[in-house]
Amino acid sequence: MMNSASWTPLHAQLHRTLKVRQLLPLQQRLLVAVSGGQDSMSLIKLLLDLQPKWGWDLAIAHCDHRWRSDSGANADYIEQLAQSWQLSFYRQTAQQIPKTEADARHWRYQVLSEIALTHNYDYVVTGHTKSDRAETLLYNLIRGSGSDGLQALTWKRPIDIAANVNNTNHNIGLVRPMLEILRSQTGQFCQDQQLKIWEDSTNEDLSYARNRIRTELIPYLQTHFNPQTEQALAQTAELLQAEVDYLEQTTEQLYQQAVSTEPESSGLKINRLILRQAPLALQRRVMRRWLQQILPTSPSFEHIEKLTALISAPNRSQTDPFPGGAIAKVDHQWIERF
Ligand SMILES: Nc1ncnc2c1ncn2[C@@H]1O[C@H](COP(=O)(O)OP(=O)(O)OP(=O)(O)O)[C@@H](O)[C@H]1O
Repeated sequence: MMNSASWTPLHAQLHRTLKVRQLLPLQQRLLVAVSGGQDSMSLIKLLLDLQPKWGWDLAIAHCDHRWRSDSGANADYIEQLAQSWQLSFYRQTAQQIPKTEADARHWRYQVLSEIALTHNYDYVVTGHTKSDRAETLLYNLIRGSGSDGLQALTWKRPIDIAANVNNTNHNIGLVRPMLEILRSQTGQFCQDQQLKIWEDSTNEDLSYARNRIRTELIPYLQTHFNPQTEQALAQTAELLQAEVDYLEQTTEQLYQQAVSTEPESSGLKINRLILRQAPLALQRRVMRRWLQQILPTSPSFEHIEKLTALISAPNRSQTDPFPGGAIAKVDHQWIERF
C-alpha cells in the first residue's frame, strides 16, 4: 500500500474520475500504453498507486517506432521500470520505420490490440490528456470536421481489432482516463515524483500541424483571448460528445426505419418519404450512414449533400457517379443505388 504522503491531488482526481465515469472496473486486466513521455509516465505511476484500491492486473506495452537513434534506449528504460514495478512488459519494434504520424498511429493501435488479444487484457489504457483533447478539437475544426470530429477523443470506445486477428469474440476497450488532466499537471507530477521522462522530439519532425497548434496557436489564444483556452475547448468537446452520441442513436433508429428490408434490395433502397419528415441534421447523418454501406471510400461532405438533395428532388432525379461508379436515383418514394 502507498503511504498517505504519496497520495497527491492528482491521485485523488484520477480516482474520482474512474469512479464517477466507471471507466475501468475493479479487478480487470489493463494493458497500459507507455511511450515514455510525461503523460503516459504519469498514467502508469498513478494507476500503479491506485492499484491496491481497484485490484487491477497491470501491464505495460511499448511500441518502438525506431524514429530516433535513442528509441531502443527509451524502450530499455521502460522495460527496467516495468521490472522494478514487477509488471509484465510487452515491447514491439517496427520492422519498417513508419513514414508519417498516421502510419505510426495505425501500427501502434494494431500492435496494442494484438498484445491485448493474445494476452487476454480487457482494456488498453492511454495517457491522452485534456490538452490533447483541446488540440485535437482545434486541429479538426481547421480541417472542416463536423461535430463528430469536434467531440475530439472519447473517454472510452471499443478498440478496432486488427483485420489479421481472427479471435474477435474478445471485446477490448480503449480507455483514456486522463482527459480531465492538463499537460501542465502531468509535467509537474513527473517532476514531483522524480519520474524520468523521454522527450518526444519526433513531434517536431512528423506532426507539424499538431505541434504548431500546441506550441503556437494555443499559447496565442491563451495570451490574447482566454487564459483557460484548453479548459474551454475540452469542455466543448465534452458537450459535443454527448450530443453526437444522442444524434447517432437517433440516426440509427431512423436509418433502420427508412432502409428497405425487401430481401432483393439488400439495403440498396432507402425511403425518402420517411426521411422527409426528419430535420436536416438527421437527414445528413442517415445519408452518410447509407453511403458508408455502399461506397468503397468514406463519404465526403459533397457526396452527402448530393444525396441529401434527392430527398426532396423531383422523381427520376439522380446524382453524378460516386467513387466506385455507383449513382443514386429517385424512384417515387425510394432512393435507389445503381
Ligand atoms: N510509442 C508508444 N508506445 C506505447 N504507447 C504509446 C506510444 N506513443 C503513444 N502512446 C500512447 O498514446 C498516448 C497518446 O500519445 P500521442 O499523443 O503521442 O499520440 P497521438 O498519435 O497524438 O494520439 P492518437 O493515437 O489518439 O492520435 C500516450 O499517452 C500513450 O499512452
